[in-house]
Amino acid sequence: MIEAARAKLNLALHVTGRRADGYHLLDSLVAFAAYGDELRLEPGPLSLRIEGPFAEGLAADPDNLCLRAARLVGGEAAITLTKNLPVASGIGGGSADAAAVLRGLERMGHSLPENPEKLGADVPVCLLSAPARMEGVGEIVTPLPPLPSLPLVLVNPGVAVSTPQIFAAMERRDNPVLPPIPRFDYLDALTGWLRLTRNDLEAPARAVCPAIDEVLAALGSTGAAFARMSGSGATCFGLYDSAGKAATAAKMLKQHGWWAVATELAQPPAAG
Ligand SMILES: C[C@@](CO)(OP(=O)(O)O)[C@H](O)COP(=O)(O)OP(=O)(O)OC[C@H]1O[C@@H](n2ccc(N)nc2=O)[C@H](O)[C@@H]1O
Ligand SMILES: Nc1ncnc2c1ncn2[C@@H]1O[C@H](COP(=O)(O)OP(=O)(O)O)[C@@H](O)[C@H]1O
Repeated sequence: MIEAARAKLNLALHVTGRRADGYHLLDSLVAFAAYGDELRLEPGPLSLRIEGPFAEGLAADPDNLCLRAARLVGGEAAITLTKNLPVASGIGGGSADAAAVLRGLERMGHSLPENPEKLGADVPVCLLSAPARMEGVGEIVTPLPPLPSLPLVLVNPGVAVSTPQIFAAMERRDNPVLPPIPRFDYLDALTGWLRLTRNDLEAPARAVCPAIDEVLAALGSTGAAFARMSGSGATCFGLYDSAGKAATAAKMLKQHGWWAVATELAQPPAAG
């Protein structure tokens, strides 16, 4: 059986506080790209094989989130991960993989875990893999209405960014929550709202990884209607008013030697 592990996008990410254990309180509008990793689960003892363009950046060792996810629910399966997403890049690849394994094992008769956030703060929202508001440290996930299927480019400058390092480099941890989230029926409605919001991890990530400045400037020059960094970086996204513009933009961005893909915001599966 095949499960898609779609790339997670923090369209907006406000850091609103910090818990006593050091984890940060978040308020984030999360959406998913139609592009991502792919998980194949076949009957058999628990094992993991990794292939695909970013396979070499990742070991199939017991710490891999795919295996940790399976062990958490006592699941047995021969797992093949096709790693299409850059590792440690702010689009939740590892969390999306773990969530896809959990969904696959659920289809094989296992229950979902009670605390999926134990695997990673992004795993609960990646289990849903649909637009949501994410709060708490990631464990509070409120589904939102579908977003329009907007053309989108993901671009990463090839520098892995450490999530704890970016949280530690923040200057303010008591930022306001998100403004009320309306229903977004078209691009201008979404970009208008996004301009009222921020990614509070963008400034510290830009300080640690100056290539993010170049990526955001380049996205602007390709005619993106809106561009921002996702998560703790370094992947940035651009939203476009046509699929043709997004495809041309991805081609131009690749000329910098960066990873870039043209895709769109993922749509829910057709009913029935
Ligand atoms: C920042 C976000 C936003 O969606 O995305 P990414 O940049 O990872 O994609 C996530 O909260 C990351 O989620 P995830 O990558 O699963 O994080 P975890 O493995 O749980 O935590 C890695 C480290 O990040 C810090 N961390 C994470 C989540 C959180 N709410 N507060 C934190 O301070 C902690 O230092 C923790 O040790
Ligand atoms: N299946 C996996 N895919 C990606 N990263 C994984 C996986 N399993 C474990 N990891 C580890 O998790 C860390 C975060 O990876 P990732 O989820 O890609 O980051 P981000 O959430 O910032 O996009 C990396 O340091 C990586 O070594």
